[in-house]
Amino acid sequence: MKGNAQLRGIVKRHGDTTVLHGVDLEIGAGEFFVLLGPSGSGKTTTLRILAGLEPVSEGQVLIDGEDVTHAEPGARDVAMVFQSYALYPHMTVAENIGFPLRMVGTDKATLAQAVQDAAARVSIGHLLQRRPGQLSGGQQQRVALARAIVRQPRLFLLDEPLSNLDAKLRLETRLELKQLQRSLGVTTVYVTHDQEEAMTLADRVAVFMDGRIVQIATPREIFRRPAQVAVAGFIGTPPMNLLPATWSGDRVLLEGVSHRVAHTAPQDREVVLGVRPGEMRAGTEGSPARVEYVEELGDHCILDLKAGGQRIKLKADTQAALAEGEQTFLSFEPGSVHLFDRASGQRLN
Ligand SMILES: Nc1ncnc2c1ncn2[C@@H]1O[C@H](COP(=O)(O)OP(=O)(O)OP(=O)(O)O)[C@@H](O)[C@H]1O
Repeated sequence: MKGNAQLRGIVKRHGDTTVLHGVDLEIGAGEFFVLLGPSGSGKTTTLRILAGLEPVSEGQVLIDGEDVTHAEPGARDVAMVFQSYALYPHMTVAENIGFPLRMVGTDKATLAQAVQDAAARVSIGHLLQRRPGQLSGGQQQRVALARAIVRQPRLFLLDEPLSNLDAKLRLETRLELKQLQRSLGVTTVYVTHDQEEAMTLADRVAVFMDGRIVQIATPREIFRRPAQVAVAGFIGTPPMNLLPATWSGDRVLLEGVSHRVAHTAPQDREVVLGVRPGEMRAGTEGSPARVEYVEELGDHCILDLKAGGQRIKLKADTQAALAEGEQTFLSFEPGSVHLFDRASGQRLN
């Protein structure tokens, strides 16, 4: 199966600023691979390097074992879809989709058939004679997808392709995109800063922070065992509570109150204690806290609490909800905690 991609020691500099500090990645054939991270962390630069739109300062790019580091975009057999769909306004939808095939001199009958097939796959077969200006944003986005898949590239590269769609359409298109990728079996590299999009689409995710990859894992693993405090703070809605604490023996001291944890510290240690809002319990034991705000979200609610100097979020059933201003005590299961080194941010348990 074709479509394996490798980045080896990629460094990218713009003058004095280094924006990628040695990125290593191997993406398997047929995989849906997501580059996730905050704005400016280097995701787009990495994608453009794969596409051949951006030269590297150091390192190697390989596609199916072949060194393409210095190959032109056209010679890499990859297709890219941008956030702005970049359609040609004077061409019909059919001409837009067929453009990559026309460029390589595909005969008319083959081209017409390929355009039909690609359009049908993204449900725009009825729009072929329109021009981009006569389409909705969602339809334009589908034309861009059809244009990318029409020549069955080795790699399908997408840069925030759903970000211009409204929330409802984004959810629908997300699911269709996953189905499309499965049915085509094409290796897909997808850039987003939206963790929910990453979690639902990806086979594996690479989390970028400040021009480095800090974790590569399945969405489940990234959620369950974030490798770094920065990853923990980026994943989950709302993200994990991250609280300075002291870890000593099988206990953590949080705001003067001791809680049991499932792991024993080799020595006393200053840590960041991570507990997901869904794992926090309000009851009669634990750290005293006061409910500051209640956010109603229909089937559940988020309580915003203050425990000493700490702000803590707790996800609760609507029925069990406490009222604003009420006092309570916070606890958590010993096995539900994440422990990170205070200085380095590295996971300890
Ligand atoms: N031509 C350039 N000259 C200088 N710095 C640049 C240039 N292009 C990008 N950068 C910087 O490189 C860093 C990484 O940018 P990149 O677009 O890859 O990030 P990103 O994670 O994709 O962010 P976003 O989600 O905002 O697109 C940013 O700090 C950006 O300002």
